[in-house]
Amino acid sequence: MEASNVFVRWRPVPPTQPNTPEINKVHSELQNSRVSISISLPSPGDSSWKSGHVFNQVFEPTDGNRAVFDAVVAPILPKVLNGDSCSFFAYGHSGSGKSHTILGYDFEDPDNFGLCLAAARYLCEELKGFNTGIVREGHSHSSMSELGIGLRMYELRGNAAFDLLNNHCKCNIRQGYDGQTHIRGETEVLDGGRVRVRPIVTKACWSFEDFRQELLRGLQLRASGVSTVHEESSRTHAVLELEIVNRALLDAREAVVERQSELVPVAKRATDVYIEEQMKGLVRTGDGKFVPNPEYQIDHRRIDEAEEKKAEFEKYVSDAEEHVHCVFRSSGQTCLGGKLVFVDLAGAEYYHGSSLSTHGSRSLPSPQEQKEGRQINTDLLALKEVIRARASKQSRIPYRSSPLTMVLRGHFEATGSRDSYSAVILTASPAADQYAATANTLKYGNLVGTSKNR
Ligand SMILES: Nc1ncnc2c1ncn2[C@@H]1O[C@H](COP(=O)(O)OP(=O)(O)OP(=O)(O)O)[C@@H](O)[C@H]1O
Repeated sequence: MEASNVFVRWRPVPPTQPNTPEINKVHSELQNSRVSISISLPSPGDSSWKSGHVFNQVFEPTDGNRAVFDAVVAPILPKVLNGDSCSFFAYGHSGSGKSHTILGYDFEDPDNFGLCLAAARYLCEELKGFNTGIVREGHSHSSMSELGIGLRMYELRGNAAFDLLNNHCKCNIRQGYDGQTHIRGETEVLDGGRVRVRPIVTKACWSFEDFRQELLRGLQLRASGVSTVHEESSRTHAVLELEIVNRALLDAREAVVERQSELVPVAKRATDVYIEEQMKGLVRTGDGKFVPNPEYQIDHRRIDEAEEKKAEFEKYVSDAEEHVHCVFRSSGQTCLGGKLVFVDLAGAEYYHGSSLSTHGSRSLPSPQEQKEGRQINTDLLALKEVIRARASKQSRIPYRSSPLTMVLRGHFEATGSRDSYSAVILTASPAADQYAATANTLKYGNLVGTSKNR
């Protein structure tokens, strides 16, 4: 059976707190390619805890972002170039290094890039090679076939997503008829009654520089969207999706959105005509009952015409959807549609009554914060269950338990012959005053890494 992938990254003690006492942490030898961790407080007799043999690898405080990328993400990128979907989650308490790991704070020095930027750099180099091949083989529409990275960035708060590449626009999370989850952005009412519901924005990046600029723009929006960044950023899940795309695929998807917008007024008219005819075909009697109107013959031809028009427009939508599949089939590039997802998870809420756990001086959470905290806990438990259910190959995967797992379903579920991979990176602080939070993080990772049937 496949085990869940869980890595641990110890951050260094902040240079501003050089004399902070540290947690005792011991890592075992490899057992079934996994290590266990024991932690205890520096003063003897105080709390201690030991995990199972569940962690793939442990990174020391001296290991930089490059070491984490080389060991955790780089070996998986060939899968993305094979069209697979790979997800990486960073989980840890506030200040433990989630953003440092996923996004990074240095956007110039490749050794310090966060995992997302380092992965984009690698993919852009590889795609350059593919694109040279496309031009050399003389594809008639090489500008439509040129491969790049489509970037989507959003934050999840409660039941909604907020688009970081589209002005922090609030988006709804809905399950479609196809069972897939869709994140729907702005609803635009256009001329002729057309209603366009755009999906979350995908920014096409045709070079690494494009990607870096879009990422920075999205991050700025995240930072400026809140007043106390540190508190806020740990209360939302930030999701970054990188998909290998070409112009033909983006245009084909755009056409689906347009055809759907054209269907709206035609479908509405079919419903209106039907209701109108049914109403005309009834009269109200003196005692308030509705009975067939002997003076009106329902115009079935009118209803049928409206239905036929609706069927015609539904066909345009299904043709447009089919064209998307056709772009994949005819591209000849297995990497097209390959996805890489990075999630900076919100830290679990673990306030209990008056116990403030690691936040020390922080005041008790407001009712709104408590509500958000409960949602975050639900999301994190649901994510753990999904990862475990997938690792133990259960027939029913509980995706619908939370908005987070609904949103990530498409990335977990492989389509056709495609495959998926996921890993959790636990970020932890060795500072003794963070012991409760660190133990909480490692316990979560221990649960994720312990498959039920193992
Ligand atoms: N492994 C590390 N090496 C060096 N510095 C680190 C490391 N991890 C974190 N830091 C530094 O600690 C500070 C806080 O880290 P970071 O912002 O990544 O925390 P976080 O877990 O994302 O917090 P929050 O959930 O509150 O957003 C940053 O200045 C970051 O550069």
